[in-house]
Amino acid sequence: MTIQWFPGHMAKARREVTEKLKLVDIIFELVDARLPLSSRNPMIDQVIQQKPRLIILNKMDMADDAETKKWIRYFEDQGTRAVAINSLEGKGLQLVTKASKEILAEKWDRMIAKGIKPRAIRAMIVGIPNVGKSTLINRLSKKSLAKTGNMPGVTKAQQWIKVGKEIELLDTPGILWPKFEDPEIGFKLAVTGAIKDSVIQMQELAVYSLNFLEQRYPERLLERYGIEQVDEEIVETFDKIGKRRRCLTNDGEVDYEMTAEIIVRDIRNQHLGKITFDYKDEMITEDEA
Ligand SMILES: Nc1nc2c(ncn2[C@@H]2O[C@H](COP(=O)(O)OP(=O)(O)OP(=O)(O)O)[C@@H](O)[C@H]2O)c(=O)[nH]1
Repeated sequence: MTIQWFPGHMAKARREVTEKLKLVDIIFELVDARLPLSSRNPMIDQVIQQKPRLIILNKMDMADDAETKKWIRYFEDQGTRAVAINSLEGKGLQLVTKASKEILAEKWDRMIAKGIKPRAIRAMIVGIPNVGKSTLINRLSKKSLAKTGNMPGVTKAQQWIKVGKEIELLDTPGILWPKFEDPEIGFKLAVTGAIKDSVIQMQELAVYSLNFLEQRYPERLLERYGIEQVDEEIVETFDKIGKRRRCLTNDGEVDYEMTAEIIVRDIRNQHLGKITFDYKDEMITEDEA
C-alpha cells in the first residue's frame, strides 16, 4: 500500500512544534495505545530534543490491556515516563498531572531553592493526526474552563488552558506525522482509522488484518465469523467470511470489496475485542536486528 505524504507539511509542522518548545516545561507525546510505536513520529527525539516528556497512550479502551502494561514498562525501561488514558471518557487524566509533577520535581525544587516562586507546569500536546489530541484538550479544559491570558513577552498570542492548579496547557497541539513509507506501519495506521479510507485499498487492508488476527487473536477470528479453522491460504478464509456474511454479487460470487469493508469495520468497532497492533516482542526484535 502506498500512501502519499508531503515533506512540505512535515517541515512546517516540525517548525511550529520547535517554535513552541521554548514556551513549555514538558511535552505530552500522545500516541495510540493500539500502536504505541507506529503512531509516533520517527523524528520525535530530534524535534523535542532534551525537553522533558511524558508519553501518553491514549485510547486505552480500544487496546489490549496486557499489551498496554508491557508498553508502559518498555518506555519506562528506556527512561521515559508513560501513562495510559482514555480521553473520550476522561479516564486516567489524574495520572497525567501526577507524572508531570514527578518528572519536573527536581527542576521545581531547584527553582524553589533559588527563591523562585513555584508556578504551574506548562505543557504542550504533540502527536500524529487522529490520535486524540483535540479530545484530550477538550476533556482537560472541561475540568476548568478558565483560560489564562496571553503569555507576556510572546509575540504570537498563545492561549493557555488551566488544568487544575498545577498545569497550564497550550490550547493548540503540535501535529507531527507518522512514518508512512513502511507498508506495515501504513496498514496499522489504516486499520485503526488514522488514514482516510479514500486512500486505502480495502481488500489489501482486510487481508493484512486477517493475517494479523490469525497470528495474534485466532480464537476471536473464528468466533466472530463462525468458522472452524483458518485456512492456509488467507484468501480462502476471506471467502468463507464473505459467504457467511452473505456478501455476494448478483451472480452469487463473493463480493470481496464488501467483505473487506465488513472485516475492517468489525475491527474498528471492536467486534473482535480490544486489539493492540504493535507488539513489544516484534518491535524489540526489529530494534535489535
Ligand atoms: N475510543 C476512544 N476514542 C477516542 C479517544 N480519544 C479520542 N478518540 C476518538 O478518536 C478520534 C480522533 O480524535 P481527535 O481528538 O479528533 O484527534 P486529533 O489528534 O485531534 O486529530 P487531528 O485533528 O486529525 O490531528 C475521534 O473520533 C475521537 O472521538 C479515546 O481515548 N478512546
